[in-house]
Amino acid sequence: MKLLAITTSEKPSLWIFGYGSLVWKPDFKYKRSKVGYIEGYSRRFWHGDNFHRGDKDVPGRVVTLVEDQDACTWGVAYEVTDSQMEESLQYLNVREAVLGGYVTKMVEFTPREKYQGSLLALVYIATSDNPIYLGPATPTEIAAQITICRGNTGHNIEYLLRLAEFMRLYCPEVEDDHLFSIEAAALALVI
Ligand SMILES: N[C@@H](CCC(=O)N[C@@H](CS)C(=O)NCC(=O)O)C(=O)O
Repeated sequence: MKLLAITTSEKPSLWIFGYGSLVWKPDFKYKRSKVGYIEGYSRRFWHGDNFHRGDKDVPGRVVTLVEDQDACTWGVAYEVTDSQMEESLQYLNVREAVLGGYVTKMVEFTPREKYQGSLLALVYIATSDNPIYLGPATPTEIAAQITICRGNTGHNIEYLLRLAEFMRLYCPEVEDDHLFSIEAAALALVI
């Protein structure tokens, strides 16, 4: 069987999609980034965090993705090439998988500039079978938990406010009732 060798001038690269702390703090080197979305998932503050924004006694709440065929989640896709690929994957494996309980999946990412075409991206998702998965709660309950938690990386409320700030700045046209209702409830508790 003849194998068609497809050679391009493009170097091998990998796209990594962030939708939580990765949108405001990737902390790995990348070639370029694009704001856009993935379809079929909602972003929810349903995952526990006993390292970065909480501890073993009082876990914080961070975001994960839950399947929802009618939804889409906005974030940032980062392109890593050459040595950046190994470096970013090694770093994220510790930050996301080992310390965060996330697993990886490939999803289709659509840039805001749709003419650029969609692309496959790696995403870190925490599933409900994860031991520190917390699951659904009301915005008030989630906010109350977030306002009292802090971990090795900082206060849980910083995580919430920076994600809300990213969405306002970079995706002002996007409605995210879950995120902004939790933000409003948390601010009402601390101000
Ligand atoms: N996988 C999501 C969520 C990532 C996330 O928030 N992970 C936590 C690990 S539990 C983290 O990196 N936290 C760092 C921080 O809170 O600054 C993303 O793509 O942004």
